[in-house]
Amino acid sequence: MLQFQNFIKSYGNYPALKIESLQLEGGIYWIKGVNGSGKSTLLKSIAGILAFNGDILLGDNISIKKQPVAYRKLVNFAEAEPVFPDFLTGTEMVRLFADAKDAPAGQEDRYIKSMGIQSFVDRPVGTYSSGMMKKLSLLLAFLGKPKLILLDEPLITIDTASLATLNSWIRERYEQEGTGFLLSSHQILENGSLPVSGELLVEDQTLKFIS
Ligand SMILES: Nc1ncnc2c1ncn2[C@@H]1O[C@H](COP(=O)(O)OP(=O)(O)OP(=O)(O)O)[C@@H](O)[C@H]1O
Repeated sequence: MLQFQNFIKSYGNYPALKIESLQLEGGIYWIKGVNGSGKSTLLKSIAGILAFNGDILLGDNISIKKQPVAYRKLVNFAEAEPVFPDFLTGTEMVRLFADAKDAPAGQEDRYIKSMGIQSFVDRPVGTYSSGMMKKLSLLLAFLGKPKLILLDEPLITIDTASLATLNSWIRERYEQEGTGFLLSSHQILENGSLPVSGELLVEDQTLKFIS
């Protein structure tokens, strides 16, 4: 699903993350690591938001460096603390993302209903609480037909019912379409809530398999 080749991300002179060679098979993975270890750096690099040295390949060897547009259609990302332009409504954000990601018509409807987003989706996002913003950003990450969905701290700020809904979205996309997931979290995952393929640890400025 995902391959790193001589990956190095530095901030100025600080080498934040280095992954010489690593291959991840399709599946659902949890990314662990203490504060400041480099989880967000890793996810933002894979999402194509941060520049880095080396290469990342997805699916059938689609390179972020050589095929940047094709690559970005295949990866969706929800930030830990999403920020969107205050004046846009949730509906406008959905249209923007659905267009950019070539989403099938009406794909968002089911997600909007199941997460209870319909009650606020027509309001400007500047009026949203942090949980409402998080729900919108999670929905946006499910639009289109990505091969990989990256969710940075998906569990923070959403309520228990929404967490169960998010788990059902992840399970469905994985089981029905083979979509891969990388999820970062400081929380302990409830046993059996997701068919997790493995856990990865960001430590000592690199990424390791732990199970
Ligand atoms: N824009 C930046 N400029 C300089 N250093 C940065 C920048 N962003 C992150 N860092 C540094 O890179 C390291 C990794 O940060 P990152 O945000 O990826 O960690 P994290 O594991 O996601 O942390 P947390 O669990 O606290 O969210 C930290 O040492 C941080 O100080």
